[in-house]
Amino acid sequence: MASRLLTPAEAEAAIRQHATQLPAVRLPLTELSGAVLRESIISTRDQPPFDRVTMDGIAFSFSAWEAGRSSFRIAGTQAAGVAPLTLRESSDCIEVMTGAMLPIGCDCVVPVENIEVQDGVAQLRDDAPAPVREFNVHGRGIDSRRGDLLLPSGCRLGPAEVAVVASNGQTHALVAQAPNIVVISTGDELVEPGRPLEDWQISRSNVYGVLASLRRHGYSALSHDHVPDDLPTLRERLGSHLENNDVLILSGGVSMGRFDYVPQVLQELGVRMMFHKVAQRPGKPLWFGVGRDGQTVYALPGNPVSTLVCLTRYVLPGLQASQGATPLEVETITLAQSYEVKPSLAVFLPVTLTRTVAGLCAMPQPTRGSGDFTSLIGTVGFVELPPGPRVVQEDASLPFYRW
Ligand SMILES: Nc1nc2c(c(=O)[nH]1)N[C@H]1C(S)=C(S)[C@@H](COP(=O)(O)OP(=O)(O)OC[C@H]3O[C@@H](n4cnc5c(N)ncnc54)[C@H](O)[C@@H]3O)O[C@H]1N2
Ligand code: MOO
Ligand SMILES: [Mg+2]
Repeated sequence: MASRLLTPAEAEAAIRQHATQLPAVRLPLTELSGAVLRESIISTRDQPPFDRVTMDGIAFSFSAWEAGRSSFRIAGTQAAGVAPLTLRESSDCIEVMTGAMLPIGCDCVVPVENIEVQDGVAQLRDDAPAPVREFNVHGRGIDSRRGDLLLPSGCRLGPAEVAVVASNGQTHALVAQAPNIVVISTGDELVEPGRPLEDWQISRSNVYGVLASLRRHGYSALSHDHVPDDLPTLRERLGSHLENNDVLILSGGVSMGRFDYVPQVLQELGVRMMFHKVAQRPGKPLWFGVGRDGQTVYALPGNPVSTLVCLTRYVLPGLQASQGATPLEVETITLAQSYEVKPSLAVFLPVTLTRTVAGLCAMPQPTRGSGDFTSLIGTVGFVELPPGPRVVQEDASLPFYRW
């Protein structure tokens, strides 16, 4: 009996559930970009750790100004990176630099633009804004306190997060190990780009598109291979790739053709199938499984649009799940014009971005089928349309996946 196909959401959930967790490793600050944190980062200090001067100028006691004083003798210079001076007289001020610790006894900073200095005395300009207490001071601990959770486990480390780890005084952080990924094309019609082609052959393009996406998303432990549609060769080569990699991404050989051997060979090699086929166009024959030693295996349909769509919709989230990343909110976008969905399958529709009165919207760029990858040129990704038949109206808000 034919069972109901999974929806894209169900397929994604199955991948997230079964994608094997990669081990954690301690990496230095310079290698953290794009990694997924596998420990919580707890603040070791208040942030800022001291009352930090935010303008180059003079610091003085606000109560002296409040009592009517507008000129101050400059009693010293407080640079950044040195212990604080102490203001001895309320009629004095201390010249201060941005990033310096606020001198003891001062609670107010006026920038140099708002003073005039003559004979060692700083006079506040008449046209300057009136100072207030804590003026131009970034107070100790107002951003975060010692003991606060700065970054939770599962957080992706972008530039701001890496800077936060460094500011916490850490040289390393515990993150998910980068997966070793092999991208494998299958098919007797495929020839390495640059080699001579017979009329019935085509260049092996999918692998290079997949590698470009993986690099764009921060994966660098990558290799690739090509295997012909031959059972013994497939068994031998896929067996060896399973031994040497955490993740296998295959393209082609997963549909109904006589030479579509990939699902059969993977199962012979002990890769447990989690699902085969998803109610979607393109990419219906998508196959996903988990190897004996936890290798995650994504066998993508070979048609080039299907390969890139399935990579983006399923493999990228699966890789993030393997790293232990907290799932991201899916972006949504409004369609710039209505679109008719004919099949009773979810449809992934490539789009460009266009500005309309409603803001930035997605302009449909339908392909002439899943073999037509030249129509993808210039697209930014695709939207996911619900199964038809139906007309999706132009103001519909839709899940949006970027390449
Ligand atoms: N009788 C049926 N036939 C097909 C069905 C079906 O349900 N019943 N599904 C169709 C769908 S949908 C897709 S998608 C494809 C999937 O095919 P495979 O995953 O088996 O891939 P291949 O047969 O090996 O190749 C399909 C197509 O893609 C080209 N290709 C493959 N690899 C590459 C590559 N690395 N670079 C460039 N192009 C590649 C290949 O030459 C074929 O033209 O099956 C449909 N058939
Ligand atoms: O669904 Mo297939 O991916 O159209 O060619
Ligand atoms: Mg096929």
